[in-house]
Amino acid sequence: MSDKVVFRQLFEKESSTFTYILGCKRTKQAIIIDPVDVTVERDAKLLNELGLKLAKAVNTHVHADHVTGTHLLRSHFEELKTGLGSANVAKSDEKFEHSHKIEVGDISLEVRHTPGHTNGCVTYVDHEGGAAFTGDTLLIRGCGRTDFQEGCSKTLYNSVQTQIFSLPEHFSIYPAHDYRGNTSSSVQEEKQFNPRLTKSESEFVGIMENLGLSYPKMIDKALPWNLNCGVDPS
Ligand SMILES: N[C@@H](CCC(=O)N[C@@H](CSS)C(=O)NCC(=O)O)C(=O)O
Ligand SMILES: [Fe+2]
Repeated sequence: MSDKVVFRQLFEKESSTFTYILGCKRTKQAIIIDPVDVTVERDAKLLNELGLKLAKAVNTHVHADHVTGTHLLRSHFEELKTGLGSANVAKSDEKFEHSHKIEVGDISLEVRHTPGHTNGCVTYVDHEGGAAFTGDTLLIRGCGRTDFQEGCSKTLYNSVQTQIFSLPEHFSIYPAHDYRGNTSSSVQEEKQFNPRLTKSESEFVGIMENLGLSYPKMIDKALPWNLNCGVDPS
């Protein structure tokens, strides 16, 4: 990570979700990626302790397993703007096109559309810090499932190969979840060891058709709330 940036990786244990904070040391403005509703108080307290003011709260996609904390964070940081990839129909202050640069102080994140897990998935790339926040598109030694939310395994395969594996090999990979105790990886490691994405496209499609995962416990609440920026739609 660049020495201009304060970086924190946080974990929410019920959904095994990682939330990331990137703060600009010069302007004290910050961006949060994939906050969870139940850990908003923790995140706001940490931001305040670090002397950071949240300018943007963004998601990598419309999550199916937890309610986003983007809306709740507004009560702590009134001026913050929420953000999401432009292929999503969900409510959001900002919708990012492919190649858009999110600028917060000295932090710059390139938005790369990486559909496949959902149609609206994006990866946020910090070129200066050498890091990619891949959401559920690429997990450590795994990847997001493709059996709901307009998921498509061929599309995911293409997104990873063209938008993530094309990054420099030393770039760190920071996913939205890990279920096995890992915290980060690198482009080089995943190109070499990912048991799904090292396969041919047709083998990959076969693997994804046979994952046999049950639906996330919170899907029936999470989807409608997250389509409404984390607010109860009823
Ligand atoms: N058991 C969890 C849900 C686990 C799950 O389905 N994870 C998703 C990411 S959240 S949409 C996934 O893509 N997993 C891929 C994999 O290979 O594990 C719950 O009930 O919440
Ligand atoms: Fe997901």
